[in-house]
Amino acid sequence: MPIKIPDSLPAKEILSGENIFVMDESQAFHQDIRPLRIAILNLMPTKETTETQLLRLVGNSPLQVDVTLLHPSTHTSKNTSAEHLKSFYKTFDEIADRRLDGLIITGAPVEQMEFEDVNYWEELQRIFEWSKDNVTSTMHICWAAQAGLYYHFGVRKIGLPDKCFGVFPHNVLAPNTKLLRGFDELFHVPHSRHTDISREDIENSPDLQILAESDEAGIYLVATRDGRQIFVTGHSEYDPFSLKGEYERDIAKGMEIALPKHYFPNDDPNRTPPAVWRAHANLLFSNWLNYYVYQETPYDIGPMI
Ligand SMILES: CC(=O)SCCNC(=O)CCNC(=O)[C@H](O)C(C)(C)COP(=O)(O)OP(=O)(O)OC[C@H]1O[C@@H](n2cnc3c(N)ncnc32)[C@H](O)[C@@H]1OP(=O)(O)O
Ligand SMILES: N[C@@H](CCO)C(=O)O
Repeated sequence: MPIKIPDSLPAKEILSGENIFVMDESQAFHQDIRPLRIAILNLMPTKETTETQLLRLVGNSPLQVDVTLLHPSTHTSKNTSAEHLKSFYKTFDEIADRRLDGLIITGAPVEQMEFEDVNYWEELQRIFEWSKDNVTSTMHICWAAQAGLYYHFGVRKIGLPDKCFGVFPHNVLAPNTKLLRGFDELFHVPHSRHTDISREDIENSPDLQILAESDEAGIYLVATRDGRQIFVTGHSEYDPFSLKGEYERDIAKGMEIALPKHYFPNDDPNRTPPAVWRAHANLLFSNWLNYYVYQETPYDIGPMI
């Protein structure tokens, strides 16, 4: 089933070219089913890239998904044009009186700041609080996972001596969990972060369960026992060349940055890195949309956005 997004969003042409099922608003109007109402709160500076990555995964689903893009109103974006935000994005205040079937909150390059120093922290806390009663399931990615675990459960963020950077093997810890249905016992995920979350704090929170982890990269997937909140510390949504782009960007800036681990063949940055995480990325998002959103959300959730 298709993903429904605005006709002129740049991601539409890219995804259509990849045979990701994208439907015009006009065509979707004639379908006699209720679309799932999903919002993506995009905190990334590279918003168009992230939109495309997440829509690619959300679009690989048998469900019709009505996507609303959100940006924080209390932050002026340097890297995304005001025109793009005006054309395709809403702010939280514009949708706060509605309910959502699902909410995805992205990462952000602010992990080395205190949460309280992030200029949209107050707005984000309001969104976290609102999501508890108004969203069926919220998926938090990378920095948003750290921020959500801190806000909701007081889980501390911990600085790493070296950036966790590469594509790492992961193990399933809770094989019967619906979120991990169809997962291989060993699967790969990219990570790109300077900080980690406190395992001790998570293990001391009775509401939280660690679902998957990596010997090298640490905890990957945490969920509340009711499935209403999912925390993903890695970047399953990344493109094959996202880590290469970050590596080359940091080299160009003269930063000391190690090669992403287990990524370039023979650790040769001139060789093409294979994407070995795509299947599990798709499974993660389709399991979430199916089992945690579609199967759980009420048919009548109130007026449309
Ligand atoms: C841990 C994770 O979640 S990983 C996810 C984050 N990863 C990425 O964003 C990867 C892509 N990003 C990038 O490559 C880089 O951030 C770039 C190239 C876009 C910009 O880099 P720089 O020029 O060094 O930094 P710049 O001064 O533009 O600020 C970068 C971003 O930091 C964030 N930021 C910086 N200071 C603050 C602050 N006080 N409060 C909130 N956000 C802040 C903003 O998102 C800002 O970009 P935006 O205004 O367009 O939203
Ligand atoms: N993924 C991020 C980590 C910093 O937050 C980057 O390298 O841009």
